[in-house]
Amino acid sequence: MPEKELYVAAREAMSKAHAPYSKFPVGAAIRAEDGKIYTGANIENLSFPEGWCAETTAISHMVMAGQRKIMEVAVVAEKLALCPPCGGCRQRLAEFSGASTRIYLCDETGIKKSLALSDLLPHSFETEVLG
Ligand SMILES: O=c1ccn([C@H]2C[C@H](O)[C@@H](CO)O2)c(=O)[nH]1
Ligand SMILES: [Zn+2]
Repeated sequence: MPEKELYVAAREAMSKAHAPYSKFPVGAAIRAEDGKIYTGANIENLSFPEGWCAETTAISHMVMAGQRKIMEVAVVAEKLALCPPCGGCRQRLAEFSGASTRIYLCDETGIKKSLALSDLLPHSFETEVLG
């Protein structure tokens, strides 16, 4: 099952988290339009606001590989039942998502919830506003 592969990739990414301050490792795995998987973990900093989320790392990897469209993304945290993306990451995901993009919230056993970005970020800021 392809979603299972995405979940496994998110778990593997979580093991690379740098989260010594929150002790809250998170992993994310994006399947882009090319069918490939791009992963990320949260990377914290002693200057706390300078850290960033797992989803953001994964988006960076996808974009630097030349990809611009998220087909599906899995997010998993070590210490939480489910880890819905924070507000900032929802907006970053929106930049590269479409109506069919799926967001999977996972726990230690697998994918528990499948959402559309519009479920997480309704009434979002639309790019056509900028013309
Ligand atoms: O969806 C989320 C929510 C939180 N975090 C990170 C940020 C911080 O390093 C730690 C605790 O908030 O979890 C993520 O990576 N993704
Ligand atoms: Zn975030």
